This record gives sequence, structure tokens and C-alpha cells, in this order.
Amino acid sequence: MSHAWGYAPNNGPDKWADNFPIANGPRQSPIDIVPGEASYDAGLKPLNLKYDPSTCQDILNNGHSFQVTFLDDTDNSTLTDGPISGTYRLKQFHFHWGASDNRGSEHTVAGTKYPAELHLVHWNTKYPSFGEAASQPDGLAVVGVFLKIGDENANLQKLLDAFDAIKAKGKQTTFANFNPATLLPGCLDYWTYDGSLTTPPLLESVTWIVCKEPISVSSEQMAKFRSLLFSAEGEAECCMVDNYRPPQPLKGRAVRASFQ
Ligand SMILES: NS(=O)(=O)c1ccc(C(=O)N2CCc3cc(O)c(O)cc3[C@H]2c2ccccc2)cc1
Ligand SMILES: [Zn+2]
Repeated sequence: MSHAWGYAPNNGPDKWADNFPIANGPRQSPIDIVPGEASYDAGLKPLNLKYDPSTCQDILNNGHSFQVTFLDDTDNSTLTDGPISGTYRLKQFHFHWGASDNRGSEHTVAGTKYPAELHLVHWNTKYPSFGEAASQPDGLAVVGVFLKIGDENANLQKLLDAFDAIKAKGKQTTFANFNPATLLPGCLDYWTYDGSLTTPPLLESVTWIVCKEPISVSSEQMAKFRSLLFSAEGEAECCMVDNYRPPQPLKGRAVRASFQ
């Protein structure tokens, strides 16, 4: 992205509409999910997530979050069923988190904020690439998982152990044989709605699939998230915290639940 968007007062979510007018569009994300207003849809299938750890490539600090990127030239790691039709390939996963445990998630549940939120990003293989899919209304499907303060999460720890190598913006290191399925909650009940990327370019191409059940993260592990930097080496250090967009207007959209 050419624009220097970020999460600071001068370039944060309230300023994004200046360069990305779609920020005020009809299907923006995230949203506040109000369980009592979601409609149970018996036609929604269970999520079918099949991930192959050998497609895991590397871990990167991209200056907005850290992401784990996957080889997406085969159907080895895919999302099928759930609210979508066809096959979506896993491209990457990343997180959003707060400066303290009382905030950090992008979606909220009846106003409740979680300390962090995981996004598993998939693209529709009816299009030739992620970039092409990203501009289509049915191009992307992102599975969101809330993180809740509790027991240490040993699977998450594998990611945190790589942080010393990616502390600054632009740092990347090999990260192999990680199975993202280990970051999923036991129960895959979900809410789903039509939305957008939550970062610029805010494209309205995402079918959101937000899991009802959170996974655990310890307070010490959250502190490790906050040791990453928005800034590059040689720049004034700026801790990577509060890299979340707040909930956006629902504008009449339906939120469906896969559970009663
Ligand atoms: N939070 S989210 O809505 O789940 C999300 C999903 C995908 C992406 C994503 O993979 N990319 C590609 C890397 C990238 C780098 C940037 O500096 C940036 O501003 C946005 C992205 C987005 C992106 C997606 C689609 C088209 C262009 C960029 C970002 C956020
Ligand atoms: Zn995200």
C-alpha cells in the first residue's frame, strides 16, 4: 500500500476515509455482534477447515501486525462448507490486539471487547489469485477467533518464540510446519455476515466467519505480543499495540448464526 496508514491519531481508523472512501461503505468490518439479533440459519453447514502444516512458509512483521504466510499454489490448506460455496485457500493468518487486556479485538460481542483476535485469511479459488479475489464480493473468507485471558496457550507460544527475529517492521523469518488448526477453538459454532477487510484498502470482499468460542492466552503471552514494534530498525521505537479497527455501522446487514 502506498499510503502511510496506521493506528496512530494522525493516520488511524478515523482518518482512513481520506484515502479510502470505501471506509464509509455499506459493508464495512468489523461489527459489534449482538447474539440476540443474529438469526439462526439451519442451512449453514459446519466449517470444514483442512490445513497442511507443510504449506507454512514464514512469519513476518508487516508494520501493522505479524502474519504467518502459507504456500497457496495448491489446495493443501483450505476452507470449504460453512456459509461459503466452493473452495477457499489459506493465504495467511495474523492478529489484532490492545495495549491492555481490556481491548484489542476488532469484532465485539454485545459490546464486549476481547484482548486479541486471530484472522485466518482465505481466498476463493474461482479467481486466479489472492489479489484478484480481494476485489470480488465473494473473493475472501476470513475466520475470526477471539483470544480470552486464561491459561497459557502452548500452540500460540510457538509463534511468540519467533518474535525476537521479527521485532521490527519488515523483519521476516522462516517458519515451518506450523498447523493453524491448533489455534482453533474446540467448538466451531460461528456467526457470519458480509463485510470487508478491516485494514486499508478496506475492500468489501470478505465473508466473515466469527467463532463464538474463544481460545485462551495468558496475560504474560499478551505482554509478548506488545513487545513487537510498528517501527522499523533505526526508527524511534513504537510498540505494536491497539492495531484494531473499532466496530462499523451494520447498515441493515443480517448476521446469521450456525447455532441455536
Ligand atoms: N484484517 S483482515 O481484514 O483480516 C485482512 C485480511 C487480509 C489482508 C492482506 O492479506 N493484505 C495483503 C497484505 C497487505 C498489506 C498492506 O500494507 C495493506 O495495507 C493491506 C494488505 C492486505 C490487502 C488485501 C487485499 C488487497 C490489498 C492488500 C489484510 C487484512
Ligand atoms: Zn485482521
